[in-house]
Amino acid sequence: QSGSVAANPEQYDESYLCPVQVGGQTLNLDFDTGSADLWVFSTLTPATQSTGHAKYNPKTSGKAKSGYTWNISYGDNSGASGTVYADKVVVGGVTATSQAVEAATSVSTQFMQDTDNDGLLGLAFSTINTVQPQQQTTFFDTVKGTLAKKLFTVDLKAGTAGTYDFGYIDSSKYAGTITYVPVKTTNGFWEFTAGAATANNRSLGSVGDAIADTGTTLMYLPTAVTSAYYAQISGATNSAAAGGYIFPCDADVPDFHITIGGKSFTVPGEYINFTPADNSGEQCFGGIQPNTGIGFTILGDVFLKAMFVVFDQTTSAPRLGFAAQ
Ligand SMILES: O=C(NNC1=NCCC1)c1ccc(Br)cc1
Repeated sequence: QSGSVAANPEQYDESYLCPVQVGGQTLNLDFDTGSADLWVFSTLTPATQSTGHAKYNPKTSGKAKSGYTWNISYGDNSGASGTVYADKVVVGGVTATSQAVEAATSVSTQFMQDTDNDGLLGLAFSTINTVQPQQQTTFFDTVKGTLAKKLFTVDLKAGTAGTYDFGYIDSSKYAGTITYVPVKTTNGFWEFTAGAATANNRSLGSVGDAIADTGTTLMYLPTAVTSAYYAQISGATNSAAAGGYIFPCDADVPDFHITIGGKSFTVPGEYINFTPADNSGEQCFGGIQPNTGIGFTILGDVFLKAMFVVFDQTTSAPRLGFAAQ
């Protein structure tokens, strides 16, 4: 089988939500290549936390996995926890007849407040799934044996709907050729080595060990690369109060170039002029921020919305394919 689902941007492209049928009920889920749990708001989530969200009712067709629990926390310190059911999950026509559906019995305030978000669908490696006592497979791992090709592609867009495709590569979605790089799976992420970064034809340094993470909004780069980038924007400062680099919203924000697999890819400066940092709209928050304390470079949505990316498990050595959109 193969299929395609729309990825609809939230305000400021903060995250992208995709309609998914869970036990015959449609929920809008945040597809996340940085985690490996499929969890949903449910009839088991306290009403004080789930107002405004679509909820999965396991009573309809779910089979309880007795004694199974899950508990996840994300890089932005959001999190959720709950119990586990097996149910039918359909994404863009691709059907998992019995998928582990993790029903939330508690969610953090970030999830409670984002009422467009009804849960997450993890697309990292199943080795980091949090279900106990028996780890469960991601939707992709559950269906991958039934896909025409064991891969999915990500085509996020700035300010408009993109797509996640499963089982095939649509060559109309990218320009030029796809450059493939090997993936290191030991941390459970789609992790690879990126190369030199430049802006205004000036070297910013090397990016190094990076993960492709659709669940993270911004780009978190090595501190040296980040400070060298913002040194080229007059008025840019690293503001503790704002929580990162900000600059005048009318500044000239340079394009960011990064080499992957020997090819150079460009993130337009306008994607890096991310959001107003205050109500006056005078200062804007940067789409590139330092990866202090993370240990990896995270190439999140700001980067991914300039790219077409193939998450490829067609061979025993997973790989990532990058192309310009
Ligand atoms: O949590 C991570 N990605 N997904 C999501 N973020 C927020 C909601 C979902 C994440 C993954 C790897 C690293 Br390293 C840092 C952060």
